[in-house]
Amino acid sequence: MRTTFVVPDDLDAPRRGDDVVAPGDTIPPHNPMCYGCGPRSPHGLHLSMIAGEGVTATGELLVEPRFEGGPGVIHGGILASVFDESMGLGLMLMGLTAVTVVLDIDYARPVPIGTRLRLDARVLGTRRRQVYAEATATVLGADRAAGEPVAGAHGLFVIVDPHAHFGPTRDLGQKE
Ligand SMILES: CCCCCCCC(=O)SCCNC(=O)CCNC(=O)[C@H](O)C(C)(C)COP(=O)(O)OP(=O)(O)OC[C@H]1O[C@@H](n2cnc3c(N)ncnc32)[C@H](O)[C@@H]1OP(=O)(O)O
Repeated sequence: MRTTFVVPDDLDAPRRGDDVVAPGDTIPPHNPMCYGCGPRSPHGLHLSMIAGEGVTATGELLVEPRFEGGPGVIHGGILASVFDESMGLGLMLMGLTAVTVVLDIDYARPVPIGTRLRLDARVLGTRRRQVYAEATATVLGADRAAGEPVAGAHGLFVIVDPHAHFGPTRDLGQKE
């Protein structure tokens, strides 16, 4: 993947939280109405990620017709949302809440509607409140073999106190 995003070389190693789901288990959505991962979001992506070893996560996404941008291919903003959410869910394995401050996407290849993507997200490390993560999207063949990555992402997240951060806006959220 090509990128101008700079990952510092002095990051602290990411630490998995003590009270988080085991490898192989689904990472719970952080908000049932979230556009990315919420199962009750009416028009959302309904993305689900499985915890891997360490601070890693994997998932799959079928590129549905409703995700179309240019004729026959996924919209770049949808793919950015997919990466944002897949990295965000992955870093929940650290047992903390963090929000995106920088999102960098490498759209390496067009992604046709009907493609099934495999997503791999990984936290690279931390620096004070900053959490650096990366993710890739790979096309899954009919035999479920993964091909070359078609897109990649880097994200910089900042750890927040969820009560303080979402407190002022919580009542604006959609009701289930
Ligand atoms: C809940 C789980 C969700 C998971 C998936 C979905 C993720 C999302 O899409 S979140 C939605 C989009 N993101 C947002 O709305 C965030 C909006 N931004 C904010 O609210 C604020 O910038 C906030 C709270 C993150 C940080 O503000 P504040 O608490 O004042 O901290 P601040 O001192 O500015 O920054 C903290 C650190 O991050 C760094 N930082 C903040 N923004 C940036 C940036 N854009 N680039 C680089 N570094 C940054 C600062 O330099 C600082 O670093 P250091 O610790 O070295 O001093």
